[in-house]
Amino acid sequence: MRRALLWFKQDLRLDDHPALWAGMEADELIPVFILDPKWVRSGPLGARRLGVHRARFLLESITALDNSLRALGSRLLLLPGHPEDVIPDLVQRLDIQEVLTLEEIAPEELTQLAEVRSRLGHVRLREFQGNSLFRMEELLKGLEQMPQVYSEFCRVVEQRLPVFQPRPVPRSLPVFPQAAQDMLLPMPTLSQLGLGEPLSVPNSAFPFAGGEPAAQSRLRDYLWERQGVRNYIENRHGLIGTEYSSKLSPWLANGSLSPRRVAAELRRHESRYGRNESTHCLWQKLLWREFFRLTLERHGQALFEPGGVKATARAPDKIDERFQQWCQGRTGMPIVDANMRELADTGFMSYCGRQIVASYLVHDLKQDWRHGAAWFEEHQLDYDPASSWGNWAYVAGYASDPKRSDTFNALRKARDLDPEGTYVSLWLPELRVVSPQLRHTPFLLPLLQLEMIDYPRLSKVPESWTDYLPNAEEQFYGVPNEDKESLQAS
Ligand SMILES: Cc1cc2nc3c(=O)[nH]c(=O)nc-3n(C[C@H](O)[C@H](O)[C@H](O)COP(=O)(O)OP(=O)(O)OC[C@H]3O[C@@H](n4cnc5c(N)ncnc54)[C@H](O)[C@@H]3O)c2cc1C
Repeated sequence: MRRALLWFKQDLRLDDHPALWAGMEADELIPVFILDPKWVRSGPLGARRLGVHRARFLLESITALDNSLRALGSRLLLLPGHPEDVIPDLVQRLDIQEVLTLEEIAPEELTQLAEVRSRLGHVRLREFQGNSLFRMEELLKGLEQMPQVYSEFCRVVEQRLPVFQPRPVPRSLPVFPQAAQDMLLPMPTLSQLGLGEPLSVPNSAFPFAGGEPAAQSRLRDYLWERQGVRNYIENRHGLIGTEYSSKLSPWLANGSLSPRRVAAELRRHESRYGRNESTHCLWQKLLWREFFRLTLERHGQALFEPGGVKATARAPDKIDERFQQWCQGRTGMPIVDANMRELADTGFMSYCGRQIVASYLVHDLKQDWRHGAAWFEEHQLDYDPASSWGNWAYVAGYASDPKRSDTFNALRKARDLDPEGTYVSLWLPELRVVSPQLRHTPFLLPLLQLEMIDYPRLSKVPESWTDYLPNAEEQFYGVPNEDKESLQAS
């Protein structure tokens, strides 16, 4: 009799899961997930790995996985501890012959996997590719030969696109043995993890639940029912609501959704309704995710160093009180503060928002970009090491692309993306009393008024903002009557 352990990590699904299919050959299969206590402790850059929103999403995803396994006659064994201790211990106690799991690409996870493997001794640990679009053998070139510039990378992969044929969920599963049943533990609560409960925020751009059924439902909705994908280009610079982009990233990040399933469904949609610029653009976004995965695989730990993969670049490696103001959404620049408060309150932020706040931290406040990335790790529902650090390195100018450094003019972006100030007043209630003409530039208001609404004053207005400041008339009509005299006098 063959008994196998299926170790779930960032792959919390049954659909398109190669390690699960390998487990179908066993007589008995024990699906397991390990809750590592180090995730809720502070990391080397101060922030926790797992903040309250991501933890809520994770627990929902694990519960959904257990429900799906139950429906097929199995269970999810959820255990606390360090995998390098728990997995070898389980293997010994339950007399397991083989451990199956998906491959890892980030340095810490690779080290952990190597440690588990070495402690397993003669018991085999088999890894499968499963969280990328492409399998290594499907790429025309080896990892070292893959282009380091995104546009060239796209050209290479588009020369020979594989047909994505994700494997469906099996109809039944091998037996979950009694010995493992006896070890089942209840799901911990967020409070038991020391995280407290997240507030439910009605304005959230991501009001969705964790888990595979919710992921599949959003994919169906976005591609087939509401077909938001057909207008992706027109809407993608939005900041408010659920429909300005696919919102698939949190499920892709913890593996509740397979990228190959998304690609296969996108192809199916295109063959039924036709390809347009929007459907192609979503495909190219999936390629960004892939590009960053390959970048991480290639450069490993270098991506997490101050100079990123451009090891020679001189990067600021310090933070001061301005970093805390950025984290708390109290820099005095409304578009930055609104995005940072949205992130802290909901765990989500739009792509444009992320570019603006990251650029502001690095290029305007001159703070160490790695601390920004670590803050994102704690708070983002969709945190993924390759996509997060890869994008941060791009904005900071330490990515593999020799030319690119994404510097954004925060005031110009604010005016383009949020002309009426609707977004900033959604997340910064104190600015609702300020007239729309001045909502992006409250630093032009008299100090007294800023103190009354308890909004911080920006210490210095960058020169590059001059062209985007409100004109004299807008300024004049934007301030309340009682303050006009002081403005006229100054
Ligand atoms: C500083 C910074 C940090 C980021 N951190 C992350 C992160 O930790 N995890 C993450 O998934 N994305 C990250 N992104 C990329 C991007 O912001 C999100 O993927 C996107 O906003 C998620 O929303 P969506 O699913 O609606 O995306 P859509 O626009 O609908 O795109 C569809 C999918 O394509 C992928 N994708 C789109 N844009 C990018 C991109 N620039 N890089 C990589 N993949 C992309 C994602 O998987 C996304 O779900 C970051 C961007 C910046 C500027």
